[in-house]
Amino acid sequence: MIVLASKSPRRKEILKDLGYDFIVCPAKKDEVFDLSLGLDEALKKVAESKAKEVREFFSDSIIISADTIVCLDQKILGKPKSKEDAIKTLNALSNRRHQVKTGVCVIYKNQTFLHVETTDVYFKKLTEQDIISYVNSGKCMDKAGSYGIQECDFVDHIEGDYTNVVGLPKYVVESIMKDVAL
Ligand SMILES: Cc1cn([C@H]2C[C@H](O)[C@@H](COP(=O)(O)OP(=O)(O)OP(=O)(O)O)O2)c(=O)[nH]c1=O
Repeated sequence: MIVLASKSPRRKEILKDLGYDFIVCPAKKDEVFDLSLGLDEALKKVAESKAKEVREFFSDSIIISADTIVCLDQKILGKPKSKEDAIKTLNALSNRRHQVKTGVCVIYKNQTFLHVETTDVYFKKLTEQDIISYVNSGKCMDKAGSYGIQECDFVDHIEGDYTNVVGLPKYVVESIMKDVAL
């Protein structure tokens, strides 16, 4: 059996698109970033801790987990704490390039696979009106960087994988799953 250790509806959709049969069991513990490890290693650890938490309940299953962050000038922009925070973040991203990083973890018995995928995202120049009306829609609140590429018109173009920005890099998951020894 495959278990997706995530509450993200986007991750569920992406995994469904890949054609897998799976159940969903989100991890509940708070995410702790140990930045002394460096960004990518810290992100892997967060993804791994979600998978490990869920493995406690499904020891014979393949567990898939992920964590997504937005990085601007080496600073992590996570989910907004408030509407004001979201407005600040979107102003900072406007007319600039940033990175979206997703750490992916797949655990099966004694095998652990970890990968960080990075996509460069270039934002258009946003007006105050664009930002306020998006933030007022409430859609920004459960998303890293306070935006969802799938639902806003803020992105000029990207370099890299689109599904990575949405929260689960399709081709990375597919390639890891081929390496899992059943
Ligand atoms: C940048 C970006 C992020 N996101 C989402 C993906 C993730 O769901 C979320 C980042 O938060 P995460 O902490 O990675 O994931 P989550 O809390 O939603 O779910 P779980 O920890 O249970 O797996 O931001 C988008 O949907 N679109 C985007 O363009």
